[in-house]
Amino acid sequence: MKQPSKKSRKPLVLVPACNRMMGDHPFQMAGKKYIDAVRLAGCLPLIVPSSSADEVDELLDHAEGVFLTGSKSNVHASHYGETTRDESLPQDRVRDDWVLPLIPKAIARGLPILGICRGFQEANVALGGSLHQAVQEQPGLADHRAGPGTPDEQYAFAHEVDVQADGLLAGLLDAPRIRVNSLHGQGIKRLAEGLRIEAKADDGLVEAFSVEGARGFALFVQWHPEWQAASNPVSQRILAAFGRACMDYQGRDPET
Ligand SMILES: N[C@@H](CCC(=O)NCCCC(=O)O)C(=O)O
Repeated sequence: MKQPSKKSRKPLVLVPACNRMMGDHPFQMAGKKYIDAVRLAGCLPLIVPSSSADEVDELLDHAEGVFLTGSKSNVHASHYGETTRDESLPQDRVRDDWVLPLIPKAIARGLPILGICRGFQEANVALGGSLHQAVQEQPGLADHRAGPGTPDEQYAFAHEVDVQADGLLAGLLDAPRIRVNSLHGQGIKRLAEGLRIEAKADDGLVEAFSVEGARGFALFVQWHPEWQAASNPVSQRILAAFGRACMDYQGRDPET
């Protein structure tokens, strides 16, 4: 059977799975809202089960984009030279071990990459930055965690962020301040070198960054644009830009 040409199919976007126990058994999974967001971007989501650093290049060879989801799990503190302060909080060492090396490789290829919440934190760590393990305990910083409640309550707008002028995000939006939801206990402590701040909260916490001089689309946000994205103009613009970048990448000569 004739294989469809790359340009006649939707761009394939890798979505690294989270590793969670369900009862006594380990599962690998991704939240439906993230998968729906990749589809809304006009791309074909492919959930990737736990992989390994030595498989990353082969995985990226088959992809036209990478979408890093949020997760209740934290990036292990050893990846940024610290010890874990609260062992009771969930971790996902399996995801750490193959997604952290994937991020710089995807960026180096110019492969479009969009990271959300944990995905935002993973990218900062993967590129040499560090995290506050408990933002709410830092003097001068607010509590960015979602309280208890229904999903609609937890993912409701929680605060505004200042979109930094003349950046990638500013170019996508037509508002200098936007309302965002907030469901994170960790956050940027030291921003990795070579990253450009794209948005900041009023307490000064970095809420979005891009990669200076990146060959392709590379945007990472601390909030959740995937939440009810179809009815959120800011989310729609972010996802549309990511999708366009994946389509452009797909249409590029593989040698470029
Ligand atoms: N665990 C980190 C990252 C938080 C995060 O990704 N929250 C989203 C969880 C649920 C979802 O997938 O939407 C932190 O606490 O900072």
